[in-house]
Amino acid sequence: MEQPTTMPALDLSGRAPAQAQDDAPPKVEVRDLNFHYGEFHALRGVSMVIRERRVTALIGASGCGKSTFLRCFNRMHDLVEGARYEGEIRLFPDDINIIDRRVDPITVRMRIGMVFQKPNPFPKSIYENVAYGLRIRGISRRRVLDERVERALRQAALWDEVKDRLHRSAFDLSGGQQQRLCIARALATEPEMLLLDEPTSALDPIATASIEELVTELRERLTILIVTHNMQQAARVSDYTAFMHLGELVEFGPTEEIFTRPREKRTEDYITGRFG
Ligand SMILES: Nc1ncnc2c1ncn2[C@@H]1O[C@H](COP(=O)(O)OP(=O)(O)OP(=O)(O)O)[C@@H](O)[C@H]1O
Repeated sequence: MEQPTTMPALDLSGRAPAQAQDDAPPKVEVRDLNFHYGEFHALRGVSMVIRERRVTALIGASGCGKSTFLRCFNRMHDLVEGARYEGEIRLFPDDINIIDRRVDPITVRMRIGMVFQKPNPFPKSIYENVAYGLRIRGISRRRVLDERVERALRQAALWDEVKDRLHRSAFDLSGGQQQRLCIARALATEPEMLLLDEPTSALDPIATASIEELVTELRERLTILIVTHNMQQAARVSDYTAFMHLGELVEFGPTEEIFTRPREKRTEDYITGRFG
C-alpha cells in the first residue's frame, strides 16, 4: 500500500470556502449501511450524505472498506457469493434505494458509472470503447453515435489527442490516456454520478495531474465519489472527505475541516501519517 503523506505539504489555498452552508441538494443518502462478505462484517453502520455536483473523497488505511463501500454504489457485489447488504443507499431526486434487490442493477449502473484503479479499456478501437455502452442501450444510428462519442471524449479531455485515430486500438494509448478513455466510456451514457476507485494510482505525475484537473471540470456536471490513498489528492480535488477505519466511518465533513481541524484523533493520526 502507498503510505499516506504527511500533513504540512497540503495546499488548500486554491479551494472553495468550507461548505458549512452548502446548498447543494443531496444526491445520495447512505443510511446505516452494513455489508458482509459471508461471515466478515466489512462495513459497519455507515451513514452519510453525498451532495450533488460535489467531489467526495474516501480515505483510510488499506483494508478499511473504501472499495467495498464504493462498489455498493453500483451493485458490484451482487455476484459475490455470501455478500449481503443491509441499510439503504437512497439515490435522488427519485429517492430509490439502489441496493434493494428489486432495483435492477443495470439501471443503477446506467446512472452511476465506475472507473477502476488500473485503466481497463476493452480490446477494441478508441471509438468502440466509448460507443460500447451506447450500443448496449440500443443506440445504433451512426450520426448519434459519432456525436455522443465525440462529446464524451471532449468531456474526458481526450478528444484533441485522439480525434485523428479513433479507429486505432485503445491499447495504443498511454496509461493516462487509457484512463481518460475509461472515464469517457463511463461518461458516454451520461451518468449522474461517477465512482473513481484510486483512478491515478497506476499513473505518472503528469497523467495524474490531468485526471485531477478533469475531476474538477466534471464536478460542474456530475457527482463524484473518489477513493484515494493520496492525501494531497483528496485535499486538491474534493469538497468533502470521509475517513474510514475498520469498516466504520470515523469522520466526515468539508475537506478543509477534515485536513486542518479533524475532530477525531484517529483522523488526525491518519492524515499526519502516524498510522496507516
Ligand atoms: N471478496 C471478498 N471476500 C471477503 N473479504 C473481502 C473481499 N473483498 C474485500 N474483503 C475484505 O474486506 C475488507 C475491506 O476491503 P476493501 O478492499 O474494501 O478495503 P480498501 O479500504 O479499499 O483497501 P485498499 O486501500 O487496500 O484497496 C478487507 O479486510 C478485505 O480483506
